[in-house]
Formats: sequence, structure tokens, C-alpha cells
Amino acid sequence: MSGAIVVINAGSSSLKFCVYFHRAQGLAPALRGQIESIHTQPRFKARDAAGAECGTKTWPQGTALGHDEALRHIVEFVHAQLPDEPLLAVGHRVVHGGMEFAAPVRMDADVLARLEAFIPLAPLHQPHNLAPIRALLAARPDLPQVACFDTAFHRTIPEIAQMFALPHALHVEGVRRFGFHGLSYEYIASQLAHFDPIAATGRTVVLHLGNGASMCAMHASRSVATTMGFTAVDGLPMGTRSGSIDPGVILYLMDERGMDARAIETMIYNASGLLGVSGVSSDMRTLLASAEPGAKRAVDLYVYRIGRALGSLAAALGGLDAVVFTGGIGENSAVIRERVCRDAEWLGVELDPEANERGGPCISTADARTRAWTVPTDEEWMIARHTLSTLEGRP
Ligand SMILES: Nc1ncnc2c1ncn2[C@@H]1O[C@H](COP(=O)(O)OP(=O)(O)O)[C@@H](O)[C@H]1O
Ligand SMILES: CC(=O)OP(=O)(O)O
Ligand SMILES: [Mg+2]
Repeated sequence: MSGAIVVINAGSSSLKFCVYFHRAQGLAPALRGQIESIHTQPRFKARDAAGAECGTKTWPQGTALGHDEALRHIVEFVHAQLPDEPLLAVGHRVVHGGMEFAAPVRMDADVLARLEAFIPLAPLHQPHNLAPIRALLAARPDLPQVACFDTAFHRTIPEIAQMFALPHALHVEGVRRFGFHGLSYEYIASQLAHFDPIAATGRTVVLHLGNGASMCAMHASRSVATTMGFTAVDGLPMGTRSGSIDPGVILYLMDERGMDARAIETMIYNASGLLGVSGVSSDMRTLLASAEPGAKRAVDLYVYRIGRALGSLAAALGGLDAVVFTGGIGENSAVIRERVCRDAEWLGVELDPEANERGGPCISTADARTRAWTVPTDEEWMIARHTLSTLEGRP
């Protein structure tokens, strides 16, 4: 079965793709890239198997390209680069799998309809995750497609950590914490043993800081608690999402400010977080480079909330052996890592500033009680492996 597996990963601000060749010796990346900042200043970049840049394009500042146009650009690019490679399957990141989908699944019209029910629970992601699946099911019904879920990795979270203190019938019906960024956490969990056996077997908090942001407490590389909940708007402040707020604020906005559910949805998903607090930008690079007081305010709140969440997750773990930074901000921003690590000194984290500037992978001092790492995530690799296993009928 020689040919290509194409992986599509629609994030809230980016569309990432990777083409893997499946050969006798296994899966190998052949072409990868992304369009980032798709709602604000889209930039396309692709690299070949050797890591050499093989495609770039930038759109003018202020272009709201959106996911559909971004996907069209990527499909044309991949087709032009690899016109003769037979396509074996397409693997997709699907953010919400609810209680029903705890493992990757082969797509058909029935599964698609069931996944569409979760659109209200992940409005920035699920529609964009499902649109290419729907289009391909219509155009190429013979082509295998596999959905891989952000929620699946968190199914090991103990019942008590999944609960809201609401009437219990709601929990039974599925109003519970699901958690997200699971493909990223699963990848990091698969890498921990190579970096730090203590982090792999012990108590580790992984910080996935991208446009969406969450943190996951892992015990022996399994998820035991996470900051996101029923939806991906919970937990940390993000690029445009509020993270946790007092639910009383929602009632106040409805009753006293005349806002309806849709207006509140737009506010908490699209106009809050770094963007709302700063009034400047949702993009961490822009905020760190800005002299505006709003930019400093947003970064300060971001770091503060990460520190609060770290204390809470360390409590859930009963202590802390390691922290791991990943995601666009976690992998690339030495400043944010430094600030988070300084605030976490009470938990035994001791930053090595030079190692942090170099980008790690180890960014803590040799004798720190709690080790700190920066590890690039690879959701696409997890999706490719799950897609192949599903095609081959393996769990
Ligand atoms: N060098 C950098 N310094 C600070 N932030 C960065 C840097 N590079 C990327 N980022 C941030 O990473 C975020 C995007 O992360 P990413 O994980 O790619 O997003 P998505 O959630 O859409 O998958 C943006 O906020 C961007 O500003
Ligand atoms: C679930 C989520 O927030 O994903 P992303 O960070 O890719 O937007
Ligand atoms: Mg992402």
C-alpha cells in the first residue's frame, strides 16, 4: 500500500497540513506547511522533506482569508507539488468528539451528522474541521477519511475531575469537562521518555500555548486534569477567547446589557482574551513588540492566569516533577517561558536563562527540583499514525 496520507489540522487561527509517504519502511513526512493568522494577516509557508522552503505567499495586512480559502490554496499547492502520488487517505483533526468518540473513526455520512451536533460546542473549530470532510465525502466517496479527536486523550481524566458542580443528571447526559488539544498532548506524552524519564513516569504539566491555549496535568503520561472544559473557551485566556469567567457575568450581560446568546458567544470567543484585554492584537508577537499599555496588561494577565492554573494542576497531581512548553507561543517565546518559570519558582522550577534563549529543549538548571522543557508539538504526526492504524484496522 504505497501512496500518500494527507493530514489537515484546522486550528482557530491557522490551517496546517502535512503529506506523508507511506512506504515499506513506514510513514515519512514529504511536504508540510501552514497558513497562519488566517483572519488577520495570512502567511503561507511550506517545506519539503529535507526542511527546505518550497512555497511561500503572504496576503496584505487585514486580509480575512478564512478556512475555506486557505484550504483551497493548500489543496492546489499540494496537487502541483505531488501530481503523481496516489492518495491513500486523508486524516483530519476534529476538535470535539463528545462522549461518543473516544478513538479515531473512519468518516461516513452518519458519523459526519453525529459530529455536526458538536458544532455549538466548538464554534471556532468544528465547522472548519468538518467542512473539508463533507466536501471530500461528496467529491471522492471512495477515499478513506479518518477523524482524530482533540478530546480523546483526556478520556483518562477521573470522573471527579470531569464534573461541574451542577445537577448530576447533566453530567450523565454529557455536560462535563472534555478537554482539548489532546492530539498535541498525546504527541508530547509519546516524546517525554526520550527527554526525561522522570517527566514520563511522574507528575508533569504540559502547557500548550498557541492561539488556543490549555494546560494538561499528566501522571505517568496520562491526562488526569486539564484547564479546558465542556468547550474550548474555558480555562486560560487565549488569542481571542476569554477562558474561565464567572458564569454570573453571562447572566448579567443577558439581563442588564440586553445581550443574547449569539452576542455573548461572539464576545467570549472572538473579542476577548489577548485581543479584548489589550485592545491591540490577538497575536502574542505583536503584543510583545508593542509599547501600548493595553499590550502589557494583556500579557501580564496571560502570565498570571497560567501561574494560577499551574498551582491548581500541581495540586491535582499532588506535586510537580516537570513542566513542558509547546504550541506557537510555548515553542517560540522565550519571554513568556521565562515569566511563567519565574512565577513557578515556588514549585521548584529554576530557569536556565541561556538555555531558554537557545530554545532548550531543557530550559531548567541541572539541579532544579522540577525540570522545565520546551518540546515542539506535532499534531499532524499523531493524526497520520492514527489514520494509518484505522485504515489497517489496528486500535
Ligand atoms: N516568536 C514568537 N513569539 C511569540 N509568540 C509567537 C511566536 N511565534 C508564534 N507565536 C504565537 O503563536 C500563536 C499561534 O500558535 P499556533 O499553535 O500556531 O496556533 P493555533 O492555535 O491556531 O494552532 C500566535 O499567538 C503567535 O503570535
Ligand atoms: C482546541 C483549540 O483551541 O485549538 P487551537 O489552539 O488549534 O485553536
Ligand atoms: Mg493549534
